[in-house]
Amino acid sequence: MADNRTLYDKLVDSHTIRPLDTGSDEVLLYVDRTVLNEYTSPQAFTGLREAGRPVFRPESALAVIDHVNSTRPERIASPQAQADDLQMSYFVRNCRDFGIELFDLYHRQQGIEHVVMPELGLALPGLVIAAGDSHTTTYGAFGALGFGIGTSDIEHFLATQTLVYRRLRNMEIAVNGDLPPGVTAKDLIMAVIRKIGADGAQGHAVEFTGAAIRSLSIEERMTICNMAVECGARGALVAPDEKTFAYLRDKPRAPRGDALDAALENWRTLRTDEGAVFNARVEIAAGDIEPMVTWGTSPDQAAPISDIIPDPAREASPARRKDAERALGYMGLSPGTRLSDIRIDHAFIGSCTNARIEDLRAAAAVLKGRHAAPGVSAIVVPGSREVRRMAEAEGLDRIFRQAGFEWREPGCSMCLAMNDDVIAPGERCASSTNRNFEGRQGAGSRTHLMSPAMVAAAAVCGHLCDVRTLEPRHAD
Ligand SMILES: CC(C)[C@H](C(=O)O)[C@@H](O)C(=O)O
Ligand code: SF4
Repeated sequence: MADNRTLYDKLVDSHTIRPLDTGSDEVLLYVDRTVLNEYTSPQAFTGLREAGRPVFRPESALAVIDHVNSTRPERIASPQAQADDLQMSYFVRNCRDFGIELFDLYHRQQGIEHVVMPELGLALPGLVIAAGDSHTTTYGAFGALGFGIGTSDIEHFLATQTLVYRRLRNMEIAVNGDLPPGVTAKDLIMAVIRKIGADGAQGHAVEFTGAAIRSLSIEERMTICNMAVECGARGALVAPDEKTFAYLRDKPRAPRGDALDAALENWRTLRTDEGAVFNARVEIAAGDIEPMVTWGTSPDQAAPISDIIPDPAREASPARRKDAERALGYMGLSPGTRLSDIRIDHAFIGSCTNARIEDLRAAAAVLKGRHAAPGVSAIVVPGSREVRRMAEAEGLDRIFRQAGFEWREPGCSMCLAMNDDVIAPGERCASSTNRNFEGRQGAGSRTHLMSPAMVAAAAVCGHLCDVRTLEPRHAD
């Protein structure tokens, strides 16, 4: 095999059972692992039932309830909540009948799938992980190829451990230099998406390289790979390094002892070879990035917080102009308004992009000794029970509560409003999530995406604001 391959090529090559004769660069791909949720799995299980097929390797799947469940502590305390819900109870039955391990509503490790997998050590360098959720790209932070699949592919995987897979083109996104103080991984990926557009990486697997990426923590890398799907990437990778290996060392289901030594030998080969050619390449200077917020209804309709809302009339492309006009109409905003003058009704800290312990620490650091502005309703939904416990052990829950935030149980929650955390029409939310489509947080809801620290700052100010301009607090 050629020795000038990209990391992506190595992952696909090592999992290719054989090329397929379909004339479109497809292969039969071996898939190591999946994670299932109650929302996208039902038809796959129904298909298996109808065909009388078992799951080929039940131990390669983990099932987690996350999308539809309430995050109100009292709902979780109710023993009937799960049994009374059709989606959750069908999921419980499927997992029992097909022998798949389930973290149900009451499980001590329950959480958002993309938070739970890494914290267990199930997202490992070199694996291919396909799952019925687009943010499966998160696992690229470990040098695993993660991507979302539709429900018939879930069924195919469960029955055969394989998928028909079309090879992507390779794109390198090199982020050089250092992020300025107060600028986060979320700002970095939002700046990338703004630069290349919501379809800028379509048809590509992206590899993030450069000094700024190497200096990110593993959780920060997850934020970047998670959100890369919002610029169309069907795979997002960071080559594993010593930080990756250190992160995995104490994870409950990661390899240990001799198995770890053998794994490490392989993991160290997982990098793009010198001389490998990318089909596309983008360069970004980390030093130029500011805290970012979205003003529209697509993740690329974003700008640095110090900016104003752009005038669609100055947009050269007619299609983009129309999109921007429509977005501003939906968002109830006018060109020329300073982003920092946009008032909010809600603040939401949560989601698989930004509800890990480092995210909660960053938000709590802003909120300590402060309070949400009058009229702002604010909630924190930790990414998992594990994150929730860690946060409580550090006293973060107290900081959030004292700041007027509700402290919830884990789930997707207001990220997509499939439970009872729904924003009313016309109301506006500062949100640490990844999607701002029309109606994403409830019919008529208006979403502004930003980092958890920026959500905290917006909650305090009552309007979008630059977290760096808040008075520093005395350490105590
Ligand atoms: C529900 C699921 C299909 C969806 C996804 O694939 O990403 C959801 O998680 C989302 O974030 O929109
Ligand atoms: S937290 Fe949001 S983005 Fe992540 S899986 Fe749930 S709904 Fe999708």
